Amino acid sequence: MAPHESVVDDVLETVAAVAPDVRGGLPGRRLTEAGVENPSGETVTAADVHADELFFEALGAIDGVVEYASEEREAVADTGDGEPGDGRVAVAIDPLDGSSNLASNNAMGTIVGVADDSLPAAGTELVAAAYVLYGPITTMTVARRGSVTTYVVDGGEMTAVEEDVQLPDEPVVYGFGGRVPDWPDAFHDYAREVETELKLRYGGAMVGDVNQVLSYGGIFAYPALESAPNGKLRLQFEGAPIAKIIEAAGGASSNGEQSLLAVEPTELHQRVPVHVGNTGYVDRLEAALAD
Ligand SMILES: O=P(O)(O)OC[C@H]1O[C@](O)(COP(=O)(O)O)[C@@H](O)[C@@H]1O
Ligand SMILES: [Mg+2]
Ligand SMILES: [Mg+2]
Repeated sequence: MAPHESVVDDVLETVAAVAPDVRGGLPGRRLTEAGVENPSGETVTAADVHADELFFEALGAIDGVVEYASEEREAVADTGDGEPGDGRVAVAIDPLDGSSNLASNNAMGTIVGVADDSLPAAGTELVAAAYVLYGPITTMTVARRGSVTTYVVDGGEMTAVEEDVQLPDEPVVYGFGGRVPDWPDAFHDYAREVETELKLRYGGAMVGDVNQVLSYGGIFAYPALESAPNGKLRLQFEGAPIAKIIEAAGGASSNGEQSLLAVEPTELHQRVPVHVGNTGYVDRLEAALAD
């Protein structure tokens, strides 16, 4: 067994154990913390801060977790002795993904990447990735050792309900972020084709939208925009861990040119265009953008 496996077990079990407290902390934290912005320049809700504090305290206390970075924190926090590697890991987390959905009571999630290299780390350095979906049921989808397992999280305990999860061969849904007038022409034309083939499912939280793609097959994208050439989503906290999961489930990911796992990390909060889903749709996306 690779030296990091028992630490990965501890990280995943801890994320599951904290999930009920994140969910329990949502009611009443629907206010936006006045004047608080995250390193990406986005307004932070009290729920974002609460989730980040819960995960930092719980994950930072794990023996073997030596770095913690989150979407809500400027810099990587050292949480143990030594560098990642040789059984020690770094955790990159989006504590509450889709937090703008709190006001409208729609699905949200938590996204976690576990690397055995210092952060920011390339997606190829991820030894595990997971997302928690706070939906009607709290579920946790985990990629490790090349396969994907979905768990129900009840009372903080993980119960496996589906193993070796694979994207369905017949895609059904698509969801594209950003505003249509802000899409570059090549993406706009691609989207016009896709919308004649698949059903629109866009809920405003990446975890919920990606889980629809994993469940039904299709494609999710938050593409490069005219106003934001690197898109909106962050490589460390959203793009790479989600790509790890979708690729382990037999799908593909792309920043428009290459797998998100191959994108060179340049800084902790770097944004990246994100496209994930069935390989055929990702291949067509890359061909459309290459023209
Ligand atoms: O509101 P938009 O522009 O559709 O963006 C939705 C995207 O923004 C996000 O909410 C950003 O994530 P955070 O809420 O963690 O900042 C994604 O979950 C989602 O895919
Ligand atoms: Mg997010
Ligand atoms: Mg977030």
